[in-house]
Amino acid sequence: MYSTNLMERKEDLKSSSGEVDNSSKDEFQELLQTLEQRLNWDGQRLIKYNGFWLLEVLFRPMLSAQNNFKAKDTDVILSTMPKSGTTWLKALTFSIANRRLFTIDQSPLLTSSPHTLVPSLEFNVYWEQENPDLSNIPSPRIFATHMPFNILPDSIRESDCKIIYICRNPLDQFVSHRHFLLENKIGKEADPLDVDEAFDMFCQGIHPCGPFWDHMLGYWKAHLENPGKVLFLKYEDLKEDITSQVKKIAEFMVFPFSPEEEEQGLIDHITRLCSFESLSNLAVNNTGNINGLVKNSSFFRKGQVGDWTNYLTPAMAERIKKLMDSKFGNSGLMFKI
Ligand SMILES: Nc1ncnc2c1ncn2[C@@H]1O[C@H](COP(=O)(O)OS(=O)(=O)O)[C@@H](OP(=O)(O)O)[C@H]1O
Repeated sequence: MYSTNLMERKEDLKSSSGEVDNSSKDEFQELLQTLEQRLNWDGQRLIKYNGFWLLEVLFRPMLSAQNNFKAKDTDVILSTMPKSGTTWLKALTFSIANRRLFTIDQSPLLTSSPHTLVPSLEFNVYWEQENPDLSNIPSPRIFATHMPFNILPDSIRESDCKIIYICRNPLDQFVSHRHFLLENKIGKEADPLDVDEAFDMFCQGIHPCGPFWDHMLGYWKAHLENPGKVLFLKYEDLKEDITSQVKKIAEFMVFPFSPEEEEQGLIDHITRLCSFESLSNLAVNNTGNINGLVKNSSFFRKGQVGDWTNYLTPAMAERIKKLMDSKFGNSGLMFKI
């Protein structure tokens, strides 16, 4: 039922020009030629589309999702910028949604990566024709995406499906992302940019799914306009009080914990199972890789708030603070530094 082959499209994930349909491939190549492109810090190509820098490897799948994904009213879409708490949110929402199907000691999370259990929206839709199981995923279907709000498939915005967004202090997100890219050596360049140059690009908004401020503000404004549709979470808040955040997520998913479940300690069991310490110690998460590209262990580095202080200077933090002041303005969105 929770097919592991949803994420196993290995060869084609290495290129955004997989063999699917030649006419759409030509259109895609034509579009690509009209768009601004840059190399990311590590040498991966970024494409600028609708104001956002998208990784080339994700760009065609994102367009395919935009065109083909048909959201159901019962779907839950997890949306994030990379390195903002995606893996954690996948584990939590999967556990919340399926808590009546499995006991904690039978949880599929013990033997499957959260990234297998909650697949990427863009890659699934891209491969829908090869993946007839997509419609068989039990309700609520949970998908994850890194897409900015303004390029989500229309059916996500127009249906009654729910969106859960999580973001993170940009300094920690930058540090986490940089480690991930270096660890997996995904880019084509032998020598990735040094931290100062990479940070400078980050502050110009040139990074995967950047600018970070526009990615966050898109979901923040959507949340303010329709809080029943878009839940807006911060990684730091989950770290501070995971129990209340898990309750909030369950209520938002219209699957609140009953008093009996609370009495049985189910929330605690779920938060413990999904904690960094628990997940990172499981064999499925500390060995092997996804698609031959990304080490499973690289999704679990430190899981701490404020790790940026070990890598970035106070002057760098000040630059981000000024950037947030000017970009977030009086929107109500802010991160403590
Ligand atoms: N369960 C749990 N609890 C708390 N923190 C966790 C958890 N799982 C992963 N992490 C930390 O999240 C960072 C990875 O971010 P993402 O999961 O968004 O990465 S990805 O976008 O899916 O590639 C990365 O952060 P850093 O440690 O700061 O690099 C992970 O360690």
